[in-house]
Amino acid sequence: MSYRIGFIGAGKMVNHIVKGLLKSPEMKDDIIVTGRNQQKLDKFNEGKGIEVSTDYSLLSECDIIVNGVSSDQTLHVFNKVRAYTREDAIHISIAAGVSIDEMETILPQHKIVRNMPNIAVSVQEGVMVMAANAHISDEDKETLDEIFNRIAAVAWVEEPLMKYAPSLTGSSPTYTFLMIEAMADKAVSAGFPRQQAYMLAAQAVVGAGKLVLETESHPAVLKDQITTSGGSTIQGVMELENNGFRKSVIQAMEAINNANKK
Ligand SMILES: NC(=O)C1=CN([C@@H]2O[C@H](COP(=O)(O)OP(=O)(O)OC[C@H]3O[C@@H](n4cnc5c(N)ncnc54)[C@H](OP(=O)(O)O)[C@@H]3O)[C@@H](O)[C@H]2O)C=CC1
Ligand SMILES: O=C(O)[C@@H]1CCC=N1
Repeated sequence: MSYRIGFIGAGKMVNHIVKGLLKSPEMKDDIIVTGRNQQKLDKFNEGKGIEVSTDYSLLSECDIIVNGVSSDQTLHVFNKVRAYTREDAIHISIAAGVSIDEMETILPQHKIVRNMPNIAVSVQEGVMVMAANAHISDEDKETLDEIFNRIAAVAWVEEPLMKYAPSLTGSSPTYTFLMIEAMADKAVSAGFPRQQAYMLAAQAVVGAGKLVLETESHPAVLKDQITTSGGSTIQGVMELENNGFRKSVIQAMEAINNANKK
């Protein structure tokens, strides 16, 4: 079964979600992206060939409506588009820090989902944490799983956990990008060509993640597979511990959690 999906906002995160969904070619006719600026919509649509429009009334044709506008504008935009959305449409908001309670003040009888994705959805390797309001049925969840499993590993949680989701999902690729960049810089200083260094560092990260997922081993067990007794790796691990590597990641997540009020 196909569902018409309408996006509000043609920003960076919506771009990643739409790119990921378009890897399933049959979805092309099911997607419409609405926004306030036709020029930006046209730019967004380069290489995609989907329907884009500044006419929010087209959202009335949509079964699923994804809000992708800036968090501080989300409630304002909900107010603006409310008149154009169907009573039975599923509203999904990816806005960090905007609670279901707040959205329900504008859409009290509607189906509402909070979703915290990350940008890896564009390469179909994303993660999405979702929380639903009371109007969302098990069948609705199955529908959303079916759509979003194309681009992400999906986990449903209770709403109070959504405040802590960005540090684990939406924001988290940044930690890895910083690490990949640092690894590549060090390799370049040793003489590796720049692109080769990025490729090797990135694949090392992909492989490590895949090992955790596929073996379901504790990360420490996998670490122990690499740290040969008296070898060089454990010297690096000691240095990471001396420099508070894990503490630093935990504190970064704490800072992100604190910045997201809800
Ligand atoms: N970037 C990421 O990795 C992630 C982002 N998010 C969430 O996604 C949302 C967007 O973030 P991001 O894509 O990074 O930001 P962008 O700045 O790239 O996109 C914001 C979008 O919101 C639109 N917008 C802002 N105000 C209004 C308004 N009043 N009416 C209509 N459209 C409006 C902008 O339109 P215009 O261009 O015309 O100004 C733009 O398309 C945020 O709520 C964020 O929390 C969630 C997970 C990850
Ligand atoms: O930086 C932000 O607030 C958004 C939410 C998660 C990723 N980007």
